Amino acid sequence: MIEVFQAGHALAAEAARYTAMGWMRGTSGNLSVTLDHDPLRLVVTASGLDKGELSAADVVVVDAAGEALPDQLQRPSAEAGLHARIAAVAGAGAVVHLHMLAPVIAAERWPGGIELRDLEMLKGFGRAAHDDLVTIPVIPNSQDMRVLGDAFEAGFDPATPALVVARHGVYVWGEDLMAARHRAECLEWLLRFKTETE
Ligand SMILES: CSCCC(=O)C(=O)COP(=O)(O)O
Ligand SMILES: [Zn+2]
Repeated sequence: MIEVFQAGHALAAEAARYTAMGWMRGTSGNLSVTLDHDPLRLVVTASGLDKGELSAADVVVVDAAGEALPDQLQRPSAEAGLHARIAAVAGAGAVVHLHMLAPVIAAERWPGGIELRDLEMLKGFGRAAHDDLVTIPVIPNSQDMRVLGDAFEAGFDPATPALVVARHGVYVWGEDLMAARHRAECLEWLLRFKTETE
């Protein structure tokens, strides 16, 4: 399907970019784009691969539970279920999961949520004003995507397009891959600033 191939091409290019930033080290991280919202269908990166070396074929189409549709050639990301939950709840067009260090360090210090305010970069994170109080939710890590999904949904705020999974990494989303990347880049700056100044 051409749409899936195009999504795969875009996901591979984004993953190479994030790898160059040091945010997809080893085989860490995964990315998805939403093909359809009803029924929910995502194109997600395949599991266990070096995300800096993906080709357009290294993607899998999954359903709302993160399960591969029939006849897919690879295994979907182990975290596809959380991507699908975020896409369903937030209406996201793209979700990126990155193993950035700053969010994980911040979650260690502020496990109840990471507060940000009075920072110009908040505008790049999708907020209308720099002086909003923004709380980035933190949830405990789990290997069960339903547990992570339930914890995400319980604390979901439509105005905050990010979630930190403690001792793991961060999820950021947007209407497309570029919007998600811009938000992820700004959030990394904000959390690095916070951990280095407080
Ligand atoms: C060292 S990566 C451990 C698994 C993980 O957290 C991750 O982001 C990559 O998982 P995937 O199944 O998408 O390769
Ligand atoms: Zn991960």
